[in-house]
Amino acid sequence: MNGAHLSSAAWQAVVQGLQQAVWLVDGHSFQVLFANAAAVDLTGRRAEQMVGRPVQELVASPEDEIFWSRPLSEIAMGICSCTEVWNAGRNRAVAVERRVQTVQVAEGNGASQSPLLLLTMLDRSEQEDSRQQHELVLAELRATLDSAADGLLVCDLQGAIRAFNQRFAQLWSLPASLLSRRDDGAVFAYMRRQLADPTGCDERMAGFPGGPMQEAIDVVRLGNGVILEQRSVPQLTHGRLAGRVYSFRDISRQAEVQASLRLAAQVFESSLDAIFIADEQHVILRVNPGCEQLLGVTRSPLAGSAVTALVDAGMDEEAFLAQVARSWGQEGFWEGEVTLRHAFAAGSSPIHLSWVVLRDEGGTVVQSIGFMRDLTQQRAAQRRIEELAFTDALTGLPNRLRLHERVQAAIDAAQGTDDEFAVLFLDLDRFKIVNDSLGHPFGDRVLKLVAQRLQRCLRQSDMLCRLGGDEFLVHLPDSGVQVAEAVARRILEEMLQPFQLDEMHFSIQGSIGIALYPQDGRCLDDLIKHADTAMYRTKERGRGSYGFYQPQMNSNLLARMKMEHAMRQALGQGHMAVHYQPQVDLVSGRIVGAEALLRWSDPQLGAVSPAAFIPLAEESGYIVTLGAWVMEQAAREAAYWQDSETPLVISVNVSALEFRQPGFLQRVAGLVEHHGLRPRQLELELTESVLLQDAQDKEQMLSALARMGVGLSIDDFGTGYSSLAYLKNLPIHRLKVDKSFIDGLPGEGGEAAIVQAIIRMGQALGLEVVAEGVEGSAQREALRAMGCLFYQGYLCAPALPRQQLRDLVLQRLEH
Ligand SMILES: Nc1nc2c(ncn2[C@@H]2O[C@@H]3COP(=O)(O)O[C@H]4[C@@H](O)[C@H](n5cnc6c(=O)[nH]c(N)nc65)O[C@@H]4COP(=O)(O)O[C@H]3[C@H]2O)c(=O)[nH]1
Repeated sequence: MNGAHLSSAAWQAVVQGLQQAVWLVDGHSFQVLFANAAAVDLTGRRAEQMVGRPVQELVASPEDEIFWSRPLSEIAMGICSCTEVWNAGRNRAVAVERRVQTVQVAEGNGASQSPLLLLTMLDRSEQEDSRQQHELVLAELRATLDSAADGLLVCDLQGAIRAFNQRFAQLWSLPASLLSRRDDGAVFAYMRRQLADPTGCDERMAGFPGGPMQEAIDVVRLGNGVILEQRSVPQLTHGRLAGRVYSFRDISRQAEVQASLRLAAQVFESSLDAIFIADEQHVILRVNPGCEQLLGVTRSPLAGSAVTALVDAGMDEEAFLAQVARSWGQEGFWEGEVTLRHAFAAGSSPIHLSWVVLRDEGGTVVQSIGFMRDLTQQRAAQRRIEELAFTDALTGLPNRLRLHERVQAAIDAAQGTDDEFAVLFLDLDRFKIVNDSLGHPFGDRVLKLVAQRLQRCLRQSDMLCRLGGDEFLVHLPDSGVQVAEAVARRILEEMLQPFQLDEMHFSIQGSIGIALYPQDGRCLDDLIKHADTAMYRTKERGRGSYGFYQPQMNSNLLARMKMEHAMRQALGQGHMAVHYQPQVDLVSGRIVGAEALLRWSDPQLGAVSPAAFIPLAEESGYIVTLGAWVMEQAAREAAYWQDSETPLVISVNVSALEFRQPGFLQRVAGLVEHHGLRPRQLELELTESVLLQDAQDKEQMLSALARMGVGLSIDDFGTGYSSLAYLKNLPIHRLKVDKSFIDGLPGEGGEAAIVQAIIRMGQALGLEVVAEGVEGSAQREALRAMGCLFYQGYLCAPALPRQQLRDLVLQRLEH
């Protein structure tokens, strides 16, 4: 059926039945000519309220106002546009889709009066509402994502980024430039650069171990120190895999906490301190292995016992806990010394307990931790340190400090009584030579032996102490002159017994000075000083004896000091000279050599004997200077004699200390060269103590001297410890028999036998023998009869100034 044939009523019915709102509007006046039922519904106005009214009354927004003010040609373009229409019934604007078209309506005369506009509106409010709803949901979702604590990254199945939230950008520090443009490659490259260890990161990001439907967890460390936990889960849309969601959580703090918890656990388990953890009732919950070790039990019986069942603070339990609570309140911990209860310790071991309280946020005690340290060893070490402070490290004897304590106590106790006591000062004779020639380690061993021996001479109540070096001090409580004297004698007798160290037998003597309390001093320092003075005095009189302090002794000590001072000045002031004592050939009676002997003539002291000042020079080390000077003079004298008719050999004494000087060999060689000497014209006289020096060094020195060609002789032979076998291996030319043996000649005594033995031994070893200190012709004849070839002594001449020696030699030649 053709629509053109429908009646107007039928058309009206059709238009009225349309769901779309329809208005017919006059194209000139814009008055509404017709509104259908749907238009009535849409606007909430009756048709009569609209018909005859300007269509602009339907307008709900300024844009619509503008729309209807445009030219008709623009309005009626038939464009579909979205706008709103006001619904008076519902009192709200309703979203609509609007279209305006011109329609040509053929009137009865067939000509149109004015253009008609067909305005149609389709209610879109439902769609609009749902769109707005949708947008709202999306915005909420976005906000939710952005406010999530985790960083989220959504990728599709190909790995392309679909979305990420702000937290993600923040965690990875994505720069603004990457947020504003879509460049997945740049984002992933940037993320890669943030990693502390980028190796394998691509696989970790892309790979889904166990398949794409699996969840994966990984820990990612960034270069800035942040640690992220990365989880990735499959993203399903309508049940189908659409991509993957990565979430990143900052676990730096958590990792830190975990690390410190692990550390704490490790400390707890491995700490050497014994640690317990107790609850708020002081009942033990846990103990560490250190605690088990300290208490000697395993954990099980300890857990559940009270702390006070473990330790004893030396006070009533309640009082102790009250004190602990007070301390916790003020400082958060209690510390002090406790002992372990008997159940846990054999003795009462001292323990240092440091007990720390743990409170909750409200300040209530929840637990406590106790740290216990065994003080037994520390106490022992303390005792040991105190002991060492009072002990001589070498000999283990009490030292001066301990002696001081003891003597002070004796002095305090003696106040107002007649109590007396004695102090003995013992100094070993010539110990310096032992040290110089055999070395300090040997000397130390000798001192230990001496200490043991001295100790044997004393009572339990006496105290022997070492002051240092070779000086010992004895305190004899309740002793006067007799006891002191008896002890001194006993010591000296005991010291006469030979000592043995390694293979060596030797004797060491000592000199003892005695001071008595109270007459010789009322404090230890005075007593020591005076005993020391007495000892020096004794030494001067002859070694190996003892003597009591006498007040005038102090002046003697002063005299010694004066002498040492004068000796050091004498060389520079020209008060020293070298004299020469002739050595005579027993067969021909000719002078064949001379011994250089030092002479000191002091303007104040007069002629000082070498026997007095040489030991002083040896003790002070000044002998090195003196000896060098004498050797220089002797070398010059030897040079003089070597070109004369009677080329005398000049011998010179060398002390142990001189011999040990570095450069000694070079000095001798230098002198020989400087004076153009035939080396054999110079002879070095060494005492047996020089030969006792450190074996290897000494033998090398002697060989070097022998190779150089200078003569070597042993002085004072017989007084020392040299053995025959020992001499055989040394490059020695001469032995000088000590005067003490020659004094016994002629005669039948032991001395004569010794001299004879020495002469025979010398002959057997191919050594020349020189007898020293020959004063009489009977001695000379006895020596001649024994086969001795040379002598030296007052019988020929004492040591003479060089000119006198020259005169004497000349004189002898002439006869
Ligand atoms: N009663 C008596 N004595 C005699 C007789 N013949 C020689 N004498 C003395 O005996 C000592 C021999 O010297 P010594 O054994 O090397 O003993 C020397 C020597 O060990 C040391 N001495 C002297 N000058 C030096 C020196 O320049 N350097 C070194 N290192 N020591 C020296 O001093 C010690 C003593 O020297 P002096 O007093 O000069 O004493 C000398 C000498 O004057 C005699 O017939 N009867």
